Amino acid sequence: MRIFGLLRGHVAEVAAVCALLLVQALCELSLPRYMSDIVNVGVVGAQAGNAAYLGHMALVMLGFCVGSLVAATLSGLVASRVAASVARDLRRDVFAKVMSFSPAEVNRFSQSSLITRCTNDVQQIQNLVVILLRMVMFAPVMGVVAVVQVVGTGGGLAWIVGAALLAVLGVVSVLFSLTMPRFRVMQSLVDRVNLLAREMLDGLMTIRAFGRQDHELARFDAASGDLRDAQLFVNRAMTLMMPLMMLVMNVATVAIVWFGSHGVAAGAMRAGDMMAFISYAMMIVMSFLIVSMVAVILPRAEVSVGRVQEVLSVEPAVRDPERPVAPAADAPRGRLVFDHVGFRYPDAEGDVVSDVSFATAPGKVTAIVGSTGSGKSTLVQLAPRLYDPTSGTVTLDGVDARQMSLADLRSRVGYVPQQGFLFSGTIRSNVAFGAAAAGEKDPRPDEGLLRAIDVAQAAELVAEKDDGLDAAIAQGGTNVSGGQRQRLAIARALATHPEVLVLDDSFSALDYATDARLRQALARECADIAVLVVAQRVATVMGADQIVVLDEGRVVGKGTHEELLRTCPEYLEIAKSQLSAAELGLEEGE
Ligand SMILES: Nc1ncnc2c1ncn2[C@@H]1O[C@H](COP(=O)(O)OP(=O)(O)OP(=O)(O)O)[C@@H](O)[C@H]1O
Repeated sequence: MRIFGLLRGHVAEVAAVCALLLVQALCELSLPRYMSDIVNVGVVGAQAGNAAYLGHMALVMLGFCVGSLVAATLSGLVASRVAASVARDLRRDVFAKVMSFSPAEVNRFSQSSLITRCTNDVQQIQNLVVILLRMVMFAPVMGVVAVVQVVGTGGGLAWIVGAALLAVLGVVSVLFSLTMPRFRVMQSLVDRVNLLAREMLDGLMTIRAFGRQDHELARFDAASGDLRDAQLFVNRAMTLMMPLMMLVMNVATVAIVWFGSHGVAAGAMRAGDMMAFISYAMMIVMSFLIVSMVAVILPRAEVSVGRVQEVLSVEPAVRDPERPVAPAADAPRGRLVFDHVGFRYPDAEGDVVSDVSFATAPGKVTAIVGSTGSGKSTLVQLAPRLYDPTSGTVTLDGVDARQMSLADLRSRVGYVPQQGFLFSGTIRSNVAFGAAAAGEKDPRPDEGLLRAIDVAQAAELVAEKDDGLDAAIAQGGTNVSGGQRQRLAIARALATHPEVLVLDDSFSALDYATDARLRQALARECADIAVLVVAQRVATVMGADQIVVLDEGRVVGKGTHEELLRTCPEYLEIAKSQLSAAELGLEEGE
């Protein structure tokens, strides 16, 4: 069972729990024997009414009770510690793994399922580790010793214990055959509730804007209701368990007293032995119950272990090479070359990008334009290796990107995604985010950050905040505008001093004037950086040194704005749809 594998790093603690449980079991198993002696000797035997004898026996029994209590408490503490450490390690491993996933791998599980696996499933495993350590080890010890005692004092009553065990087995089998199928679906129902909750929180504004609250609430209610039904069914079935078990035990006790009293009357058994027999019989039934319950619960936790291990066993498609290669010290910097690059999303039917070739150069701006869905974002995501090309190569400064260590590559390529994302914290923590990862040790760190913010045209935003760089940013950057978010995301990339700055439609929320100022500042301040910019607006790319026109993933034109207006009908069409003939410098009707 995979769950035992999780305990591999905790051998010493597990051994300590076993030793403590053994002490607890032996203490508890001694009590019925003393009880029997008290009845046989101190109540009806030679020492009847002897206070000294009874006091001595009571003290001994108290000693065993305290011993059992201490051992049980300590074993509980150690078991909980082990379970909590196992859970923490699993959460860390899952999280670290997910950090290495490409978007395709995240989508394979869905974000909400990854969250459930990292939290709820790990919690299930933690609970089970405690049960496993405390019950599973305790029950067999108690059961075996009790059986030995029962056989010793039996007097022909052992068959009652056998019958009680069969009854326990019957109850456990029926209850679990009813509930197991529900256990299995329960985790996927938790996934679904999380998925809907996440989707609704993300789309709250859209839901409100379209007045779809009732519809969404009904959808959530349905998923939540399915989970409630599954949980209720399981819990109802489980609440039957204890009363049924008590019934089995009480019937067994009555049967022992009934048949045992005949033995006592006939002188074949002493009253105290019968009492001890009842206690041992109950211990056997209890330990059998625990073992059979755990045997059935274990597969349930295995479902959670399986779900967690499914994440851990994914081999990310984009990973560090075994022997990373760094560009030569004298190699040209900022030369990102796409050489006959093709890309197909996993499980997609066709290529999104095919046979694309172009190169960037330091101090030059390369722009990618094309109609929506033509593959522009996909193409530039290949630069920082968010995906790897399925054909052709992407090289940076003469080295295949796949040969470079991811940290090195990503410190050289500053990538600003379409949706500039900000983390909860401050403007400073957000802008310094990438620089900190690159191990930047600027003696005057604020100056570097302020310069990046200035180039990104976000200086005004910092100036108008009372706290300046320390102004708070809410989770997801929801307390700044879309355009401010984009500018801070650009500043974050600039603060790492990249060789190549990839801007994926990062000007889309900026007004024309800010867009123009930002482009001028980039050209002025970043003379050694190669800029690769995806843009929808022709006005944004008109001044680029090279424009690559994409149509359905293929390059249909390459050149400057003027060249493309003459040679590339697709570019001309896009340009005409956005700018007047006069703005394009074309004759009317051209
Ligand atoms: N994760 C994905 N899995 C499968 N297909 C995808 C994925 N992401 C994008 N696509 C598909 O790839 C194609 C290109 O998408 P991409 O986002 O690169 O286009 P784009 O030119 O940047 O579009 P836009 O200008 O609208 O942002 C689209 O047809 C899209 O449906």
